[in-house]
Amino acid sequence: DLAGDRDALLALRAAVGNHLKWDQSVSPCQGWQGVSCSPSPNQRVVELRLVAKSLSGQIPVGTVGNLTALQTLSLRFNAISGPIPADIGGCTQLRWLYLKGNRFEGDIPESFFSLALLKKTDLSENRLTGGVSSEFNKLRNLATLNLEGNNLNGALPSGLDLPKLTQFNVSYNGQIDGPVPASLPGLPASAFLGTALCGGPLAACPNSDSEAHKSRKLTLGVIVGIIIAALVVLIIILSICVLIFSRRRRAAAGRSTEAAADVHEGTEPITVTVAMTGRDAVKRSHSPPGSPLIGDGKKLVFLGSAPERPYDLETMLRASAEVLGKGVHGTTYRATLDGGEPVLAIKRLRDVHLPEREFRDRVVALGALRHDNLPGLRAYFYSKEEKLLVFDFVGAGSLSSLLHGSSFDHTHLSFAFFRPRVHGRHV
Ligand SMILES: Nc1ncnc2c1ncn2[C@@H]1O[C@H](COP(=O)(O)OP(=O)(O)OP(=O)(O)O)[C@@H](O)[C@H]1O
Repeated sequence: DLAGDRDALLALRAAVGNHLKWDQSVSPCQGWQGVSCSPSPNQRVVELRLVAKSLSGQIPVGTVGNLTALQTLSLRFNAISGPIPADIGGCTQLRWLYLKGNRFEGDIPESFFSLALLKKTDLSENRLTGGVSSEFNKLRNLATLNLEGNNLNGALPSGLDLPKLTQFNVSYNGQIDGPVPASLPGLPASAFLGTALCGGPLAACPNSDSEAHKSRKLTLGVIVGIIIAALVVLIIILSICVLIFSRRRRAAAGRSTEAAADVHEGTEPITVTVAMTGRDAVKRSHSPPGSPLIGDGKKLVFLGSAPERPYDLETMLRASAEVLGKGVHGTTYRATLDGGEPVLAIKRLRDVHLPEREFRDRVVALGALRHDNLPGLRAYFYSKEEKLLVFDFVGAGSLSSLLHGSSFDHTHLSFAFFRPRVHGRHV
């Protein structure tokens, strides 16, 4: 009632405008500056206009908020600070609210959005903060909304929907950004000046979303490309490795087959020779000190029956030896055992890296070969470091001596005939 309005006004005056000359001996409706009332008999304060009256300080709750019949509140161009009173929603009849040009700060209070009859609101030129809430949509009668010159921030609600809105201004709120909502058509650019807004009457928004998306896509594309390229390179490398490996295996298998076939046909046993010939001295004097040849626990292995006059590794190492010739795969020595017999041709293989079982199989296969032109393979020695093949010595001289002028008798002929066919490749 009016008494309540009176108390509210006096409380407001006490807070922000003690200098106001309001005669308390009369009703507020009887000449209080800026106060207007509804007609009798149910008089109420319906208007409070204190424009540029040097009001300062904060408006407490229980003052303006208690003017429940107030339809117009205009406090423009004062120096009122602090928040808009949280109970402003109590002014349920409020239609015109003008607070421009003060120092109101903080967020627009929640109760403000219950002022369903509001038609014009001017909160400009204050220090209000916070976002422009979509709660404004509750103010269905709002035709004017001036928020310019505050510290509002964030994007405008895209679904801002105020059917009666004709005037809207959020300019000079530097932190308001994003697009001008499509729901606010036909507004001039001046409504949005001094903000970070775009689109609508302002410059078009950079298509940041799609650009970011594009660059994300590009990055993703580059990554996928790199992965595919790496896979292709890997596959190529693997294929090359497999190709090389299988070629080597095929070549090795081919050489074995070819050699076996050649031997059987009495021609050059290339692979067998390759695998089984070569390497340096047998004689102790030729062996470096600590040679694995000596005392490594390995034994000479005889192919077939043991010789009439048995010999072992020790005997062989004691034998007098001379180099017969050096081949690609090692060196062959003539070794005469103690007592002058037997005379052996010993090949010390070089760079033969076969497991013992395979080595033995090959030697056994080689030893099983029978041909007039093949010297008999009698024994072998295998250790990790040393591999020896022990042949019968064929005392026919060498092809070299034949070629370079030695006598040409039947013995030489047979040996000469043998050498080129077995080792012809090197000859
Ligand atoms: N059983 C043998 N009896 C007599 N002399 C031999 C015997 N075996 C090899 N020689 C002589 O030793 C020389 C060298 O033989 P070796 O087998 O090391 O030659 P190579 O076939 O050229 O060797 P490689 O196959 O390692 O290239 C031969 O040219 C030959 O004069």
